[in-house]
Amino acid sequence: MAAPSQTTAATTHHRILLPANHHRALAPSVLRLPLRAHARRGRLSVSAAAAAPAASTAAPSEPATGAVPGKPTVLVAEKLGAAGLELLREFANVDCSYGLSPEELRAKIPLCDALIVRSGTKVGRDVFEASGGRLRVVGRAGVGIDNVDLAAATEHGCLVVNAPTANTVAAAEHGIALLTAMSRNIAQADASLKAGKWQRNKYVGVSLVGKTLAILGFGKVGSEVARRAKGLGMHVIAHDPYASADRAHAIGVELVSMEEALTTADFISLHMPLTPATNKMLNDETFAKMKKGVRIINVARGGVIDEDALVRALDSGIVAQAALDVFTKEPPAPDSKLVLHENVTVTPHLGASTVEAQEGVAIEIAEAVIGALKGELAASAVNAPMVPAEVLSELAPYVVLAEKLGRLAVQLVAGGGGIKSVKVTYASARAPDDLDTRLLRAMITKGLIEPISSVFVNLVNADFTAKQRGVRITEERILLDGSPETPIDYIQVHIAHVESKFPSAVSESGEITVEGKVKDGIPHLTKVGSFQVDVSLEGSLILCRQVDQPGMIGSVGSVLGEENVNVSFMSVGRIAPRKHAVMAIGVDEEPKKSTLTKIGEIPAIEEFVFLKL
Ligand SMILES: NC(=O)C1=CN([C@@H]2O[C@H](COP(=O)(O)OP(=O)(O)OC[C@H]3O[C@@H](n4cnc5c(N)ncnc54)[C@H](O)[C@@H]3O)[C@@H](O)[C@H]2O)C=CC1
Ligand SMILES: O=C(O)C(=O)COP(=O)(O)O
Repeated sequence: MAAPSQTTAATTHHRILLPANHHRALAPSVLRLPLRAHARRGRLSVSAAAAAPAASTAAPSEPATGAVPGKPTVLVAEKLGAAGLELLREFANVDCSYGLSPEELRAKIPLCDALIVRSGTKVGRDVFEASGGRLRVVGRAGVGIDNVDLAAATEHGCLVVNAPTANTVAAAEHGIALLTAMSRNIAQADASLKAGKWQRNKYVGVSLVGKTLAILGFGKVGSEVARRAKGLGMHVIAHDPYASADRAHAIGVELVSMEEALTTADFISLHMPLTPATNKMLNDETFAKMKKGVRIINVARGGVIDEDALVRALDSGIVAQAALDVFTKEPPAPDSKLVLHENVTVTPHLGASTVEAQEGVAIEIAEAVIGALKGELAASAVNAPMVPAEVLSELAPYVVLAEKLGRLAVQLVAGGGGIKSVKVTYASARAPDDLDTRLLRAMITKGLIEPISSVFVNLVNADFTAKQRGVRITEERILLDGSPETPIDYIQVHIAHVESKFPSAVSESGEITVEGKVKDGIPHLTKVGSFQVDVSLEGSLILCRQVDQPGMIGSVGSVLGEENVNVSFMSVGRIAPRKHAVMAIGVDEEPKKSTLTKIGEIPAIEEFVFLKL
């Protein structure tokens, strides 16, 4: 007779809501998922009101006085539009502290659930480490996330969201403003006239019509610049290894190689993100390939240009002029040769700075951060799987099933910690590329790891956490005949090379195996080891293996009844009549240890286990 087994795993509840009715076209439809179980072990739960203010001299600063306990705290570290702040204040305690030093930011961050920044705040690994696990969301009120350490965010289970669309037009308009201002020497002529000079011959410009503009990075901003440049009569080409040629053709732009872009352009406008691959993409070598007298516009990121090489190219005349909104170091040094160069027009990173864009960005980021704090998966998540809303709502019950199967499987392992190899089988009539299983894998990982560790697992860090703990999760598809309308017929979780505290859960292949299905929207356990069962996965579960004989259900039921434990369902699966059977009993309350001992003492019961779902 096996001793009663009981786990003390914390149960995490999650609510699944179907896509919300957002009033804004750009707002993502969402499925609510537990980005983080609330108030988990070791987390600070200090409300902003109780928080000691950091030694901040920053101004302006609105410490969250009058903060409502229990509400999340959002630190807004750079200026954000009023409409966004208003939305945030309806939901959270908002601390607007602009211009914090890195030390001040690290001091404040352990008291914050979310942080909102623009491009001026570096959110490095030190910030995530200082947060002590409380920081759940970083919102980048803009596009470029090169100032946020995404790997560190992911490792800390912190979601990063951005506002990818609201400043596109502003950035494109600024690119065009720089292009036209540069070609007609507007800034230089303005300064000259204000200095009392009248230099009509010095400031003869160049025309745009008929000139070739090469756009490097044909994404949202790049394509809007292209549209506008076409309106100015320019011949527009673009280089972007990932852009669709059809989309380019639709606006009359030809996609070309980098080589062709560099060698044929009269103007080059940069619109790619700063990544290790694009860092210093324009350098001595690439400048050498350009047409003499080329003009460069950069509203992307300073780092995509080797700035020393640009100064050399300007001095040698390869580059006639440059118009720059962004710099490797912001603000640049006051004696920067590049900024002071007479053929260079500069603005202090103003691409996104229009009234309209800042209001739009503030609303976009406030909605994304609030959604993320509520546990919704936002479409602007930068470091988590982005799954379309229709797929999310269809998979909702399977998401619950996946976590519960993971949770059950791990509680069946004797010892609990030595899991190395997990195989997940999805049986479906859908073609493999028609079924996105990333969410399900993440939820199975959550179910597997949370009961045996102190880490929380969410969609952001699931794969990372599994890898870090040495758990290899492989996925397998079984293609069924039948209607592809149902996304999945059943999911099985197999754990190999472990012993089970309930040996009947080990299938013929030697792995702990649990299988589940969704029936009428409710997740059910349908198989344990080689035994078929059918119980809905709610409350908690007692699994017993017994000699199949009459009266067993009654015996167990009466022990539970005497102890006032409500049985919600029972199911018996047997191999053959009068041999062995596995009984699955769903209970609403957790039975006392003594009750479980009494069940174990029923003579025909050979092994049993209590599992929390
Ligand atoms: N100056 C400012 O205030 C603003 C600057 N930006 C910057 O503009 C850039 C583009 O923004 P969006 O168009 O919204 O982003 P996006 O993601 O829509 O477009 C970026 C494009 O660059 C392409 N790309 C990536 N690697 C490339 C490479 N090696 N060569 C050529 N193309 C490459 C991508 O395929 C993508 O199509 C970002 O760096 C962003 O930070 C955006 C808004 C305001
Ligand atoms: O959105 C972007 O990528 C930008 O560069 C805008 O930056 P900002 O929010 O103005 O600091």
